[in-house]
This record gives sequence, C-alpha cells and structure tokens, in this order.
Amino acid sequence: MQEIKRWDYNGEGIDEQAMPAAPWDAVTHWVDAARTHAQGDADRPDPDAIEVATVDPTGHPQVRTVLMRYLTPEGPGFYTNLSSHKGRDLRHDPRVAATLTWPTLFRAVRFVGTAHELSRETVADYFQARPWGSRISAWASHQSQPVAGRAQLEAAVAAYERRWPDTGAPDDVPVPDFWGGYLIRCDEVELWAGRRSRLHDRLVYVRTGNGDLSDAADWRIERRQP
Ligand SMILES: Cc1cc2nc3c(=O)[nH]c(=O)nc-3n(C[C@H](O)[C@H](O)[C@H](O)COP(=O)(O)O)c2cc1C
Repeated sequence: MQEIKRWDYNGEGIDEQAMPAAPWDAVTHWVDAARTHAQGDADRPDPDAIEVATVDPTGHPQVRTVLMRYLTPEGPGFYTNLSSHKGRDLRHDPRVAATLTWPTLFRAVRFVGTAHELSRETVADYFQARPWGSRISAWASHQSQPVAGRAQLEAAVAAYERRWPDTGAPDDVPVPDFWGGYLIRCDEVELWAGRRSRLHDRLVYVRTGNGDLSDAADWRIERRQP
C-alpha cells in the first residue's frame, strides 16, 4: 500500500471556560491571529480565503473559494458578480455555508446561515478601493459564463481600459450594477481546533435570538464530538 504521510494536529485547543459568550470576539480573535501568522509568508494561504457553499437550482451543492472582504458583527461577507453561478444560486436559495481554514494553526471556523445582499453603498465603497485593473476586470468578466478563449476576455479588458482610463481617481471606473456582495447572517458559528490523535475540539455557537454576532444573549455554546 502507498505510504500515507500523516500529521498529528497539536494545536492549542479550545477551553470553553475561556471562550467569549458571543461569537464575534471568538471569531475576530482567530481571524486576527491567522492574519498575523500569515504576514510576510508567501507560502501560507491567504488567511481571508473562505470556501462558500450554495445550493444550485437543481438542488445540487456547489462550492468555491472567495475572499472574506467583509467582517462586522452582522456577519462575514464577500464580494462577487451577482450574475455568477453563486449569485444565481443565492437568489434561488439564500441558504449558505462557509469555512475559513488555517491548517498551520490547526484551526477552522464554519459559518451556517443565509445570504443577504450588501447595500449598494457598502459595495461602492469597497469597489472604489480596489486597484483599477481589478475594477476593469469586473466589467470584462461575465463570471461563470463560457468564453471562446482568453483572447476574447483580453479584448474585452482592452475595450474597457480605453473607455475608462486610469486617472488615479477611485471613481474612474463606475460600479457595475451586476457586481455586489453578500453578508452571511449566521445561525451557527463553529470553531474547530485540531488536537492530538484526531480528538479535536469543536465549539459551536448556536443562535437563540435575533441579535448579531456580538449579542451574547442571543447565542448558546454547544460542544460537539470531533
Ligand atoms: C483564493 C481565491 C480567492 C477568490 N476570491 C474571489 C472573490 O473574492 N470573489 C469572487 O467572485 N471570486 C473569487 N474567486 C474565484 C471563485 O473561486 C470562483 O471561481 C468564481 O467566483 C466563480 O464561481 P461561481 O461560478 O460558482 O459563481 C477566488 C478564487 C480563489 C482561489
């Protein structure tokens, strides 16, 4: 049999006595730690890369990686093309799940909830902070649609570059109507910590009320078996 390389996970684990009563502090503490850990190390995956799972109109699960460019007590979120397959999925069924995984810290966070479109104001603020080239690409890409070849995409980019040259101003490229973002309003937030011999720690914040991630009264904590 082929030899399998096995890694034992020996992270810090989770002490529920020390865990904040609301998920917001727990999540931001881990996100900050992952960002610090990744700093200046090109070999570490982007700490904000998040896998987002949706259900397509046929009921089939779909998953892809995006960047968590939004994180407030309302929930985590991301920006994308609203006409993409994920946009189509979420219009049809807003239920969503997402995971942030930081293998070198033996940690992962899992969010389960429903997706809500971010306001046009929030989207515009983020879009205008993106580099000019990324804003041009957002116009040129009909995300998730087939394309005859890369040349077709590059021709579309060149046409938009001529239309909206880089002036250095944040609004030199308008915000496309079809571009936006989603906030995940969470019903569950799980913190997973890898421990020795696969006897990991899993602590799940389960929503009990209508508040946001920082409202301790609206969450209970449950430990689940690994
Ligand atoms: C590290 C990484 C980051 C990505 N970030 C984004 C993102 O923030 N937004 C986005 O729409 N796609 C992003 N993508 C591309 C998506 O994975 C995916 O290809 C695209 O959104 C189309 O997905 P869909 O056809 O399921 O809608 C990223 C891919 C990777 C690997």
